[in-house]
Amino acid sequence: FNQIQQQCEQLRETLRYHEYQYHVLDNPIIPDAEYDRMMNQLKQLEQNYPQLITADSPTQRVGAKPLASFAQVRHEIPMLSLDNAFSDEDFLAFVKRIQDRINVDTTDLTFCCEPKLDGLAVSILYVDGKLVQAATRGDGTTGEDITLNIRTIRNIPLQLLTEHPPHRLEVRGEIFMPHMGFEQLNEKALAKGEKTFANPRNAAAGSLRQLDPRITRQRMLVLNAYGIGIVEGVSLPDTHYARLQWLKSIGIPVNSEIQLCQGVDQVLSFYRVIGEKRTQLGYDIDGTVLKINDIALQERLGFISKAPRWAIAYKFPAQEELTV
Ligand SMILES: Cc1c[n+]2nc(N)[nH]c2nc1OC(C)C
Repeated sequence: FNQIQQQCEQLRETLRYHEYQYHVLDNPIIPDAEYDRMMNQLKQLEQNYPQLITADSPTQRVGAKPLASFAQVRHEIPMLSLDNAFSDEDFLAFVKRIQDRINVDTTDLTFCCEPKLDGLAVSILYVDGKLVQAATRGDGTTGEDITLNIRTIRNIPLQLLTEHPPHRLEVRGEIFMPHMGFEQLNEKALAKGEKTFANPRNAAAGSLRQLDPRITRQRMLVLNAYGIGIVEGVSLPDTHYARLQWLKSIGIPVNSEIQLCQGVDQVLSFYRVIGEKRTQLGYDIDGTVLKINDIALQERLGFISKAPRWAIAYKFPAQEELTV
């Protein structure tokens, strides 16, 4: 019997490793058919020996039945929104406000520059390395418990890939639907005479707010982490960029366009380059998020009532309506 148990554990570890290679490193090292074969093997073993099933087994991604409603979750650390910039001048004024508060030269400022994904912000809590709860941003203080739906998203690990997981780690990020998943969903909806979604963001929101996880599971949703909320039992790197790299190293997907920029000129060129790449990314972005990289500086700058002084979303002009 415990020979079977070892076989299950071995399969789980192998499947988690290949999920990491495929979803986080974008570098699958076995063909999909091989992955599917192992997954089916594990499903078969767990079906024959249900007492061997563990909550974090790669097979346990779909909730049993629909919920009647969503429970509420109170964010221990508020999920704040971002101040916006709509021009280079707005961004330069943002940097000047920073300089006025901490006398530092603009060329010395390092920014972590990220695409601003057009999806839904979520909070995902891992306790001792296991995914235990996920919530929408909601109003920033209270969100909806969408744990069962989040567990169906393939690039979100049910277990962190580290021998020494933090006691508690809250991953914050954006859930979005790539163009391919959006077109596939609307084609199916049209064929079934159901309503179609106006844009990928609405489709992602509708998919995450499904009470039936079996429906969410059929939607092509992707997480890209952009920050950390609660963290206990581990000492983090002292820059934002290094923290994102750490998240990636323990199995959390992070966007591949993120870059460090030194000084305002490099930041503005990042903004332009991403603006040009926008149509080829395969997913919608509505701008960039430009953050002071040094954590100690972030903490010195703090937050204005609703948004941090140390980060700004520099948005693109609204895209002409997508013709679907
Ligand atoms: C609301 C938000 C949204 N986004 N999106 C990215 N890429 N980073 C990011 N950071 C955010 O907030 C932090 C600056 C706290």
